[in-house]
Amino acid sequence: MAHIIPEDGTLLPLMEEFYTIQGEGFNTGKAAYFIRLGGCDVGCHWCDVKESWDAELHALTSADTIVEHAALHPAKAVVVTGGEPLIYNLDYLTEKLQQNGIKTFIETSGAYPLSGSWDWICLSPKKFKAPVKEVAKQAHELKVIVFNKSDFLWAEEHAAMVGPGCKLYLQPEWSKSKEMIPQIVDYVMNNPKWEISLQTHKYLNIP
Ligand SMILES: C[S@@+](CC[C@H](N)C(=O)[O-])C[C@H]1O[C@@H](n2cnc3c(N)ncnc32)[C@H](O)[C@@H]1O
Ligand SMILES: Nc1nc2[nH]cc(C(=O)O)c2c(=O)[nH]1
Ligand code: SF4
Ligand SMILES: [Mg+2]
Repeated sequence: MAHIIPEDGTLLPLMEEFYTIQGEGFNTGKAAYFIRLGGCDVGCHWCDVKESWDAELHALTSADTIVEHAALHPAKAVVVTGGEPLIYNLDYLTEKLQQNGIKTFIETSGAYPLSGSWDWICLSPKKFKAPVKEVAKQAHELKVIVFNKSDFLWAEEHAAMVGPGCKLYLQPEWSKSKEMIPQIVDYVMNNPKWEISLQTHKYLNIP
């Protein structure tokens, strides 16, 4: 039987939850509780969590339970990721997290309209399903994955869509790191509004 997911956001398809160190982007190095929601139809061929794509494989879990689990950990920060978390209405989850004194961070492709109340929005736009303009305007951080040369132009097109204070990152696609890192280094030296983001958790062998 297919999941029937209530629109009020009280039940969400939870793939996994884990306490770790944010490995990427502006908040790299900071402890956070990760909530990974199942379901994504963006279809990045290099996605490093393809097991997340089919929401049906991930049990519907009460948002209250997720908040209880998050509150048990010393770092009062949650990263909501996926899958594509903005497929779901995240208003209820984020309101409860913030009521419990927990900061709310999201990792999103921006392919769906924004819901939820966020302390930090990391937008990682994808060619396979472009982001909605509203998410770009609200983003605190733009993190573009560089798989080939054409991604530098894609990065600049999205840098033009974000707000003035938004941090700009180029992150090598993991399997193409060896080839793309020298080009990213060169690009950032020539275009210093950009910074490099690496998937440091993969080097640290942590989740
Ligand atoms: C798995 S995605 C989930 C959240 C959301 N669907 C998104 O793409 O932003 C989490 C982050 O990992 C990045 N990512 C996924 N696969 C990657 C890979 N092979 N190399 C580098 N970054 C990757 C995404 O761009 C995103 O910033
Ligand atoms: N440590 C760690 N940091 C991360 N930052 C973003 C991640 C994600 O998959 O969304 C991620 C992840 O999977 N692990
Ligand atoms: S949008 Fe995110 S979760 Fe979906 S396929 Fe792309 S990287 Fe994977
Ligand atoms: Mg990851």
